[in-house]
Amino acid sequence: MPSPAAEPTAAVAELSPAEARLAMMELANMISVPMALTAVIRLGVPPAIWAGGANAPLPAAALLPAGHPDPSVLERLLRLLTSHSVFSEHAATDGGGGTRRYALTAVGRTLVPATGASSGASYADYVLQHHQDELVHAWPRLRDAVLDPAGPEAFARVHNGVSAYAYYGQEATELMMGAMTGVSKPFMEMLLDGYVGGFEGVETLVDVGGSSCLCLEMIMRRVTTIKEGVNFDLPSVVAAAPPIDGVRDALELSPLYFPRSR
Ligand SMILES: C[S@@+](CC[C@H](N)C(=O)[O-])C[C@H]1O[C@@H](n2cnc3c(N)ncnc32)[C@H](O)[C@@H]1O
Repeated sequence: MPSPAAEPTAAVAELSPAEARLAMMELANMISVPMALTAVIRLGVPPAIWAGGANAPLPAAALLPAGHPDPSVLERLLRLLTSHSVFSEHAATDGGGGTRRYALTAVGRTLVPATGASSGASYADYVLQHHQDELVHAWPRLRDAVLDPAGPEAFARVHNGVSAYAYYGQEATELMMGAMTGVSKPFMEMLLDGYVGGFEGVETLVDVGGSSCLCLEMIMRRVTTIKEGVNFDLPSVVAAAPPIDGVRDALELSPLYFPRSR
């Protein structure tokens, strides 16, 4: 009799062999989605469609430089991402010869800066951060990291021993900060709406891995009883953090210390 420990910890979907093969094909091809996403961001597609809020469906040809010889490759990326709800596809109704046009969905709109009450940076930098060439080159070395767990992390194996965070902190700081701002700003807005009382009685707040210190700034602006904040991050990241309203230049005292100026 099987012991209770042999039970799976979560429900396992019952699939037919054909469904299982299809599921595995989808897993094997998954890389095409973030790579297509990265390509359309690098091509400037989301802001070109958004056009300040117009979001009018555009054909692939209109999203490429004038005179581009063949929009069919971009069209394939747009169709792939349409199947993942990033774009909506629209059939031409104005004699466009069957040309498909593409607009941003709610998911796609996260790739352009948000406006209105909940303003924020876009998620475009987050996508680019995760799929920058230097990081992509490291993924094939995962197997080596598994077989040699005491050795360097996968990233360091292809970058002369430099760790991923050391690289981000020194070579890709701006991208990393943009990526984190895009994610953290709306998240912190929601967190502060529900948790602001949780900071009651706090006088000094340490932001471990604070990056640009955006979260710390948002908390200190909302919770005015906090007297000082500390950005505990890598020295190169702290040095590159932008000046924060109402906060004295941290580097005057110590690279890691940010006193409130009032
Ligand atoms: C995921 S990011 C955090 C982003 C930030 N909290 C925000 O919401 O914008 C992780 C941060 O940890 C920092 N970090 C990595 N290793 C560190 C270390 N050894 N000591 C201090 N900070 C480190 C990185 O430089 C990076 O800024």
